[in-house]
Amino acid sequence: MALWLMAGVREGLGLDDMLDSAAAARAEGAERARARRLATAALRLRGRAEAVLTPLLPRRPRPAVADLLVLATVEMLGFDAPPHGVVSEAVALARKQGQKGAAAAGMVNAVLRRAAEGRTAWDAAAPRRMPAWLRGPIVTAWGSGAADAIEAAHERAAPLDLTARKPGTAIEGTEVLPTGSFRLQSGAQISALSGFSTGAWWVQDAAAALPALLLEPKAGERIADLCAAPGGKTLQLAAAGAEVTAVDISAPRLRRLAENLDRCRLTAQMVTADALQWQPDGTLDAILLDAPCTATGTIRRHPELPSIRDGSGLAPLVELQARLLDHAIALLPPGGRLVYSTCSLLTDEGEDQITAALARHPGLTVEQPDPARLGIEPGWITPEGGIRLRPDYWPELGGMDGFYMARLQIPQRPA
Ligand SMILES: C[S@@+](CC[C@H](N)C(=O)[O-])C[C@H]1O[C@@H](n2cnc3c(N)ncnc32)[C@H](O)[C@@H]1O
Repeated sequence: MALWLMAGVREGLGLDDMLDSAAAARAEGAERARARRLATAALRLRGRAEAVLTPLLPRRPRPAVADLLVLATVEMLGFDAPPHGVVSEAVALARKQGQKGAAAAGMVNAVLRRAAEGRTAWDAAAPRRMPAWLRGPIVTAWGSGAADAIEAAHERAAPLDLTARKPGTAIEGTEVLPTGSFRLQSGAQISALSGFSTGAWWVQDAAAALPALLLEPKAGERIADLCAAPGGKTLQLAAAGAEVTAVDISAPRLRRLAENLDRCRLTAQMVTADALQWQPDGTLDAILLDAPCTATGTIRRHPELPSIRDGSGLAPLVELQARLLDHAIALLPPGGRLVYSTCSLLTDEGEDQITAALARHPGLTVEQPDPARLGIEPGWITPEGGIRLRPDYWPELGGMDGFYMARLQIPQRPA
């Protein structure tokens, strides 16, 4: 099944979409989980596996055979699986790939036996490079050292972070992060953790939990979450006692939000709508706009992303984000506050959006974040007053997703 996932990625499909498909539903849950674990590791560590394999290959193998070699090498050198079993399984899988696969079985056997000895090349290899459309802007923004550090962070599996419904309540078996999120280092079965059935917490990367903290929701406030599903931030706003309207264009994604609210015994009004067309019933106090983006900050969790995107989706997203920002600003009364966020590593979708919005809207201001209140490093605050988070931050704690956020204040009307 891991091979099937890797073949799908070659065709441009995302791992989650494939794993949610009817074809994957026929497999047992444990088989799906193992396939996901293997395929994500193979995509993360492909650069190292290829550094081991390339000198051993007489010619470039067919893509399906190349995937098989990479998977087996990652199992042997990334997971320290005993080579004998891995090689036999890979040879059997090659034989199942029709005539051409059967013809390659001998080569797979010979190459993998040698690859098992390739620890030195594996350890010496550089992490997989991001594609030029992503690495280029990152180097321009923060330098090549930052791009290298981000690539190194992309090789490591993301830990599991939880947000507690009641901030400050302890969650068994976790460590508390400086921002107040809870972190589990080893992969655990989520539904088996204590507090799952009572909705005491939900899964949310520590970086993804910060935009709602930055907004500072208060009990009784009327807050719109304009791109809300699947709802981690809606849950935070509702848990703070705000009267939340969760708007999203996708009905299936809003159904997931409804399930999450239900499990956590929280409430929000849900609206399936294009946020650009949506109007509130009355006056809002605040808006959270977690805009659709390239999601390049989540490559640790979605290592297929650099392979299935080519950067061509960026320009329409940047235009949509600007229109959503303008609409959100127009929906708020004087003094209202707006948090804009994206899980992107590209400044086009973060810092530059806010700089451009400030130029378009005279009087609009960015409210300076308080690092002590948020548990963030002062150095993460950007010149225009936003917060830049990167996967290479908190290396000793296990990293975080890439994110950008800024809190804007709508100007008071002149008297
Ligand atoms: C980054 S995700 C939001 C994640 C969410 N805030 C959370 O914390 O779980 C972006 C969301 O924007 C929604 N979306 C995209 N275009 C939209 C639009 N024009 N109006 C409303 N929602 C939109 C997508 O369906 C997607 O659920």
